[in-house]
Amino acid sequence: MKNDLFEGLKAKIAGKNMKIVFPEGVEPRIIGAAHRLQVEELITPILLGNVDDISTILRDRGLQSSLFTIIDPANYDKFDDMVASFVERRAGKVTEEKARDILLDVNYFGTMLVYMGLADGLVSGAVHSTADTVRPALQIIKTKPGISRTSGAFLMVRAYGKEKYIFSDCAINIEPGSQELAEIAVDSADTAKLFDIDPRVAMLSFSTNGSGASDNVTKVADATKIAKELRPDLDIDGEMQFDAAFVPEVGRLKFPDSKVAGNATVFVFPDLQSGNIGYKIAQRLGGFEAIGPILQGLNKPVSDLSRGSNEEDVYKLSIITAAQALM
Ligand SMILES: CC(C)(COP(=O)(O)OP(=O)(O)OC[C@H]1O[C@@H](n2cnc3c(N)ncnc32)[C@H](O)[C@@H]1OP(=O)(O)O)[C@@H](O)C(=O)NCCC(=O)NCCS
Ligand SMILES: CC(=O)OP(=O)(O)O
Repeated sequence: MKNDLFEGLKAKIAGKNMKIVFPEGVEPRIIGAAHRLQVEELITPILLGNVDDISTILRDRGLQSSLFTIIDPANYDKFDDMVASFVERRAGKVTEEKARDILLDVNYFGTMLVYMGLADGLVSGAVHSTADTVRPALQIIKTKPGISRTSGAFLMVRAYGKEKYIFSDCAINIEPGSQELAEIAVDSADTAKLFDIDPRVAMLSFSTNGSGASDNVTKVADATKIAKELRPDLDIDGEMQFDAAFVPEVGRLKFPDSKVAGNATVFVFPDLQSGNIGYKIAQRLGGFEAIGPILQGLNKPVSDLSRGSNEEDVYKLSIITAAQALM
């Protein structure tokens, strides 16, 4: 059966020459996905790394290197311009000498290509940790006006896209406060819309509507209030347990007045321990495909793969990244 979800996104980006930079240009999973995306005219990939190394891998796989833009940061002809732009962006935080060193790192280099408008988005993290992948984006791309924190959402898909949910924050904010959690909820609702998911946001906890008491529960209850004030147009409710959020009968029993309980499509976890563990359990035990983390709230799209991702995951996250650039 066809996955309509991705067909819609592909139609949005097809033939638009969206340039996506892949800092991990020597990684076979990246090369395989980039080739497929190029051949299907969905994106124009820019691979970073040593040109000879990448060309050898392409040749070994029977792929033409002339199909790709390959840039080696160590031999980039506009490196001086990039250094100047980086020093200006990080005003007072980096010297020119240090900038020259930092920009040899492929994630910093690729992020600067996006910042300078030479690429529409970036996909990395198949080899690098999340911290190394996203730190350049936090420092250079930064968050949109009115958003203080970026966060990482997963699109969770099962049954060929018939079941689709957003889980967040599964990637970035280790111990968010109530204001941050409220922002994560609002951003996640907006991310849901990208995938035609009607957002009904559950603020998750071990307590439902006051059934448990602790500072952790108060944090989630406060975040719910703030999120509702920030965006009264959205359906957001909490705090609630996962069963109350997901199972209609349990929702009716535990939280009878809630429109979201038993009916949620966006699940906001109280901290990164629960979010990261939660998405991996749904993925590995629940049979969900986990696509992300999709970074929310940044000025331009940067996506961080899980190191456990396969070529298909790279392919799909790249499509999402290109679609985000058109939002
Ligand atoms: C994301 C992460 C790397 C940020 O780390 P950090 O140590 O706070 O980064 P830094 O202190 O170097 O801050 C870098 C910049 O990013 C900003 N920043 C940090 N977190 C941010 C966030 N969530 N949103 C927006 N900006 C953020 C800082 O304000 C700082 O800006 P400045 O240099 O212009 O002042 C860190 O929170 C982290 O490791 N999170 C967990 C990642 C992880 O392991 N996830 C599990 C696997 S997916
Ligand atoms: C999102 C995530 O958990 O990434 P990794 O598996 O690379 O740590």
